[in-house]
Amino acid sequence: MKYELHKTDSQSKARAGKITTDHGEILTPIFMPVGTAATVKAVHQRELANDIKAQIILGNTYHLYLRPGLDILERAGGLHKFNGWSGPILTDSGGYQVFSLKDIRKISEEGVKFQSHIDGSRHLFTPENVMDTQRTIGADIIMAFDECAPYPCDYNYAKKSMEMTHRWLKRCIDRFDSTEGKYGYSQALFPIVQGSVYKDLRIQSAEFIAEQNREGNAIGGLAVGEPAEKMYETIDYVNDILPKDKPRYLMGVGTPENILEGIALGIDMFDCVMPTRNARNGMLFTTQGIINIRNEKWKDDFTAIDEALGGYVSTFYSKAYLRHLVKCDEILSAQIASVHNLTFYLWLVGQAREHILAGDFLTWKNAMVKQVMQRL
Ligand SMILES: CNc1nc2cc3c(=O)[nH]c(N)nc3c(CC[C@H]3O[C@@H](OC)[C@H](OC)[C@@H]3OC)c2[nH]1
Repeated sequence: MKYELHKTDSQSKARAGKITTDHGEILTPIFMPVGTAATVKAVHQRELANDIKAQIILGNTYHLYLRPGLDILERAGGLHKFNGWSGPILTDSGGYQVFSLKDIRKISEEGVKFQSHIDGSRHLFTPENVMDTQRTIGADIIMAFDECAPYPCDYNYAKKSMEMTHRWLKRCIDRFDSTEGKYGYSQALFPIVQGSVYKDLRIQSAEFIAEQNREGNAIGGLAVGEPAEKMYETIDYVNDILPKDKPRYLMGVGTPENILEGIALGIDMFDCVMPTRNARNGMLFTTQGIINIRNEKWKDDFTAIDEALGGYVSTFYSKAYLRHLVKCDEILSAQIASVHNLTFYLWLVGQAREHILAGDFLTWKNAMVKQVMQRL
């Protein structure tokens, strides 16, 4: 995997670049649709490619390990063959999911013991076996096994957790670098900066992560309930330490506003369940602002969902029709709204890239945040 920096904005830390993987290229800044259980919920692969114009999608180690399981994935020839997505894939290590299973997991130096949320069966994730698991899933970019410290947590907890995450990272690197990919293409391991919201810990973690000299770096431990200002402040000084010639991935973020502010602070890669999860309950992001389609006001609005966005679902179906489908809880409503919201998210980061290259990113960003976050 390699990264080319195309342009850095003159008035902010925003950058435009290109990541090249064995499954294709990714123009940054980029948003990565979340595909937890080998599917971006309610979306076909060809819609991802042709309508949403996704460039890279996510899979999740915790979920895929439990179902369909590694045996099936290996016999299929890896996740790309199993779900038919031939572009780049990134998988999370499963750390976050296991830690969010509060009462059915136990953390130790060795790793994390947990019970499956599906059938209660007992499992152990370690830095080593999570690397082997992600080798088997076959994502182009895989994440280190880390602890995403809860928010809030006291300084001592954050320090101990960060130090364990750093020890786990060394174990991940040792294991990953002593094994090969299983399907004939290369994979990259991204380390993850932790340290909660404590500046000295975050700086220590960013320095340790940068030292590992991997092909890309992630910032974790954010979008866990902390105030947005705290998130922005943390990203700002961490990005002064993470190397400029490697892509920076902010995990789990975010709203359109969070993403544009993150881009201005030097983030290149984003993921969030918001566009797909909110779509399923009728919350639409559009070029004109946010629409709660369940609201009575849309029941006789026969204009297209978002004419300005373009694309099939956003121009072919009306607001009134989509509201009807959502009220009836029709399966098609999830499909239309998910494709629409993801198309919007990819459009937004694509526009950001264009304005970084054109040199007017900051002016555009300030106006666009107001426009797309207004409630219609
Ligand atoms: C929402 N806020 C948020 N903060 C996060 C912080 C971390 C973190 O510090 N470490 C790790 N390992 N993962 C994190 C994650 C999960 C992202 C994954 O969560 C899954 O979406 C739910 C998706 O899996 C397909 C995605 O894969 C990269 C976070 N999510």
